[in-house]
Amino acid sequence: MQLFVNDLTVMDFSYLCPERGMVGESWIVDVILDGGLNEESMVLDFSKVKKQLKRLIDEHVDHKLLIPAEHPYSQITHDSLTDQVWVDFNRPHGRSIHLYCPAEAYAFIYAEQISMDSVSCYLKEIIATHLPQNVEGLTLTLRCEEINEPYYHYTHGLKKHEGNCQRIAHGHRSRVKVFVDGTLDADAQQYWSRRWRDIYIGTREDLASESALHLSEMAKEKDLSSHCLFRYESSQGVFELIIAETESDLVDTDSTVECLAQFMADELKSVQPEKSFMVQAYEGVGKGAIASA
Ligand SMILES: Nc1nc2c(c(=O)[nH]1)N=C([C@H](O)[C@H](O)COP(=O)(O)OP(=O)(O)OP(=O)(O)O)CN2
Repeated sequence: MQLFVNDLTVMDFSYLCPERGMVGESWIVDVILDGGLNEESMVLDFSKVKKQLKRLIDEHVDHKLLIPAEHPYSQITHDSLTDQVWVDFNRPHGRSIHLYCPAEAYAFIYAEQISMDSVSCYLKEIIATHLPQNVEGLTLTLRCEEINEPYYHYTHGLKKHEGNCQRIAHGHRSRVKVFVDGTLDADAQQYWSRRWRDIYIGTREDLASESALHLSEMAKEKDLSSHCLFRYESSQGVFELIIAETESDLVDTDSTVECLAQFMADELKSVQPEKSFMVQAYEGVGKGAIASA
């Protein structure tokens, strides 16, 4: 017998990619369980599938930065005294990425690349150990939302958030709609989709100097003059990130979706003050904010 639950959850996370850098993603999870019936004549109660499997997925991927631990660019150094972890991702041509964050901010995937296959294998191994005996098989399907309009992939951190959104590198794949004088405007949408393709959106007040950061030995050897250095401390610990300027954008506010929608509307208005702008910015799948200028 097979039991299925579609749209079990959406995983909002970021990952390190040798070519694209830091990529924000939103993957939808569908699940199929194979097994015999239990004493309730069920493969597994839907409420348990929804709560327990969603909890495991949230704990191990959602709002984390996924590291391809077997890629030659990845260097991982754990400080067991503080439970902080340095990650160096040694991309060439001045595009190295360096982090110093609490261990729980990462998921280490033992693969050369982060892909739907490698993440699905990682999650299946974790979930399999939590299933009752009558459940013999598990299929996880990870997929992107189908989007027929412009979108972008961004990574950010919300230092004031009480939950896991405070992690400095988690992200989303988000559609954007822009109305200029009340009409949907393809050019304006394309502009944001290009500007924020695989971007890190940082808050200007979190910029820090090299001397304020816990630089890894690898980062100390680099010329970081064309990188943005971010640092903040929040309830989960110290978060630091170093990423190329060309792969970052700065805002003067927090990077909540409300602030990002307003930022986009204001930027457009500053170029064409005679027009009115309405921006509907998504944060991942099915939610977001609307701002006008
Ligand atoms: N009003 C806002 N609320 C939240 C914002 C925001 O910008 N404006 N942002 C976040 C985080 O960035 C977070 O990444 C949003 O993720 P989400 O998956 O929706 O949050 P949850 O984990 O609570 O939801 P699940 O569906 O359980 O994954 C948070 N809030």
